[in-house]
Amino acid sequence: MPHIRIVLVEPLYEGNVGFAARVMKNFGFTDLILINPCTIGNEAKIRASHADDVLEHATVMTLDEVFRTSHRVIATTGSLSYSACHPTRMPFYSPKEIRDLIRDLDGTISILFGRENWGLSNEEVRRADIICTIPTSPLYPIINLSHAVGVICYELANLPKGVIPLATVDEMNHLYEHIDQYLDLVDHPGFKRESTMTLIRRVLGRCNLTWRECSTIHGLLRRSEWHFAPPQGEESSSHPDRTDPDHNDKQ
Ligand SMILES: C[S@@+](CC[C@H](N)C(=O)[O-])C[C@H]1O[C@@H](n2cnc3c(N)ncnc32)[C@H](O)[C@@H]1O
Repeated sequence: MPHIRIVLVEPLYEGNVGFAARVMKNFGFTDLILINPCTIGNEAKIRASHADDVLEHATVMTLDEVFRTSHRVIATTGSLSYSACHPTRMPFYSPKEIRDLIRDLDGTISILFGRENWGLSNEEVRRADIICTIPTSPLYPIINLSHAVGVICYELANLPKGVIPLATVDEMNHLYEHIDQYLDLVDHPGFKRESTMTLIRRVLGRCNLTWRECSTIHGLLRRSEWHFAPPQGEESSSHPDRTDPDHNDKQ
């Protein structure tokens, strides 16, 4: 079973934090992360009721720490974009679809929930691998923070034991850096770079790459790099990787 972390980004009201802790425990989740939270006092404790242990063990972290220590990060939002030209908030998946995407994974999955007044910023959503939205009525699509936590926890409860070892965050970040460098090499226009990298993150983020798959993509990129700029002193056609594309991946 993937390890699920519920991450509340700058929650404003301690009551919501208490209710979130309670509904987490209702569905068997205990790992609550708080980023720059409001003061957590008596009201949160009262709302958490018998989940005061979840509240007490909540960890305060920075968003960077959350990204560094997760295998995948899912951003939840009720504010979507429906245009493929704006990949920040699409494609998006329902909680049920998210369950199918992560059910076999072995790793830490952090699920981000935004502030009560303005949710998650575009930058926060852009950094996430996958976007999740809870289907709601267009008459009033935005759900209360702790209710949104409840819906997601209900859907992700009792996942089977995960068996697919995900690439680590460092491995994925290294791959994104490599792709970015490759785009430099092929003169990819700078003004398109941010949205292209977001698209790539969206595609690879939902592919659940293993470290082996990550390393194969590195190998392919290296092969293309040699095509554009053979390392100095190397005959490009004599480089081992040109005749054996799996050269770098052999165990
Ligand atoms: C009260 S909402 C934030 C409202 C904010 N005005 C906005 O438009 O994003 C607090 C958080 O609950 C979650 N949330 C609310 N409605 C949601 C929905 N329909 N699907 C997924 N998450 C939702 C998101 O994490 C959101 O950042």
